Amino acid sequence: MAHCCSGNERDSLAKSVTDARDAILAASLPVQGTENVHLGNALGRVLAMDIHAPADVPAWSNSAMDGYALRSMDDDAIRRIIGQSFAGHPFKGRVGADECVRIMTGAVVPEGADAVLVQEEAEVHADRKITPQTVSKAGANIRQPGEDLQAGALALEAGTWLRPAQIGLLASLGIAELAVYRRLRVAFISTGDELRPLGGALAPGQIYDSNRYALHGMLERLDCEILDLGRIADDPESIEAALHSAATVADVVISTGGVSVGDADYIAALLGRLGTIHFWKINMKPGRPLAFGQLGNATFFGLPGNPVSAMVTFYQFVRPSILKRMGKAAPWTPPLLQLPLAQDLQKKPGRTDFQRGHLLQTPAGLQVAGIGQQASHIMSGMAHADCLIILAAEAGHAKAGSLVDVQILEGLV
Ligand SMILES: Nc1nc2c(c(=O)[nH]1)N[C@H]1C(S)=C(S)[C@@H](COP(=O)(O)OP(=O)(O)OC[C@H]3O[C@@H](n4cnc5c(N)ncnc54)[C@H](O)[C@@H]3O)O[C@H]1N2
Ligand code: MOO
Repeated sequence: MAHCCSGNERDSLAKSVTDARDAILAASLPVQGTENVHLGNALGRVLAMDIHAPADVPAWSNSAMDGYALRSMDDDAIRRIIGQSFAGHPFKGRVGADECVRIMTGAVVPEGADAVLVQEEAEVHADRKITPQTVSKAGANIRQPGEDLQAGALALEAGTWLRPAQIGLLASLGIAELAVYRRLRVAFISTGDELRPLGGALAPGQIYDSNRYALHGMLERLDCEILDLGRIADDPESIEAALHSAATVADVVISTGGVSVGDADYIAALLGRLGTIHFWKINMKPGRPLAFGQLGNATFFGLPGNPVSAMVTFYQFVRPSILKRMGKAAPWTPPLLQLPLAQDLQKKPGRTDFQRGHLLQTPAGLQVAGIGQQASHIMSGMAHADCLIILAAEAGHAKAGSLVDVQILEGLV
């Protein structure tokens, strides 16, 4: 059956990007198993419990600056220095009238004091006295107990993906062990007679199995337990055996290649026979052929073989599905920015386009431009891109200056 119409990008059998993502997310159920891990090993995991602050943070009122702890009611009177309070070494006495305590940032504010005068505003005399150059208000330069979190307050909710800031917050609460969802087991295979391992020479028609490394990298970023089941030849029996063993060990099975309509493309037919095929075409470019379905207990994604298509479809569909299955709370898709185009972009109406782009810092503000060639085998474009420019299915060429949707590929965390 002809599935696409030459000269026309539309394909009546293809799902829209939004419908496909909605269907994939609806079928992606969070894992149930949890385990206890030490905080030092929790980066990238998803919290399986609410975390409440066991005590006020900060626990004591402490100084935000290096200076002198004093009573605000004594205005600009000369103060006698009666002691010192260093971080970890509090002053034990009490600050009285016309007295002060030398204090360092983070040190406990001594009893009796209600303000800290920064040292730049103090004239220091040889007889251990200071003259304030300003009058301090009550509370000045003091960090109050519970200002960050009060004892019992919800610090992080179950479903939080633990990145460095969350790890830092949990450490500030003194939490050493915590319950996280178990890691998702993701198996993948590359299919294709032309694929060769790295290192050896290539015979005519052969290529290196680059998808395997890109896929491995994308899965590693999601902290999955990765099961690399190798390169499988374009032979239905070998692919069937590989899919079968993958589905018995993994929560998610991913293949690349062999998903289109060629005579050596077996994935969609095999999925239909071995499991359930939900759909296998999406109205997008790159990445039209993408088989999604169920293989035993595993969710199955048959990604297209073209390397850019495999990465773009992973980011649009597999990553959101994995994040949801890992137990992460919504959102599962990155935010969309609207940015002005720096140059015209070519596009045929019919499919949602995910063009590789780069961000430009201009005097007029942030703009975005396409990266050269946009064909789905041009990996250098993907490697130089820092964002995807998303153009709606029905849209044609996009003019410089028009606003376009942009997904940033790299994040700080
Ligand atoms: N008659 C039609 N032909 C094609 C259609 C179509 O609708 N009708 N769709 C095209 C589109 S769009 C794509 S995308 C590809 C997807 O094809 P497959 O998923 O079946 O992938 P293959 O044919 O196996 O390979 C495509 C391409 O990618 C290279 N490849 C495959 N695996 C790897 C790997 N692991 N590492 C690096 N490169 C890989 C392969 O050598 C091919 O060049 O189908 C179009 N055809
Ligand atoms: O969708 Mo294919 O990925 O255009 O080459």
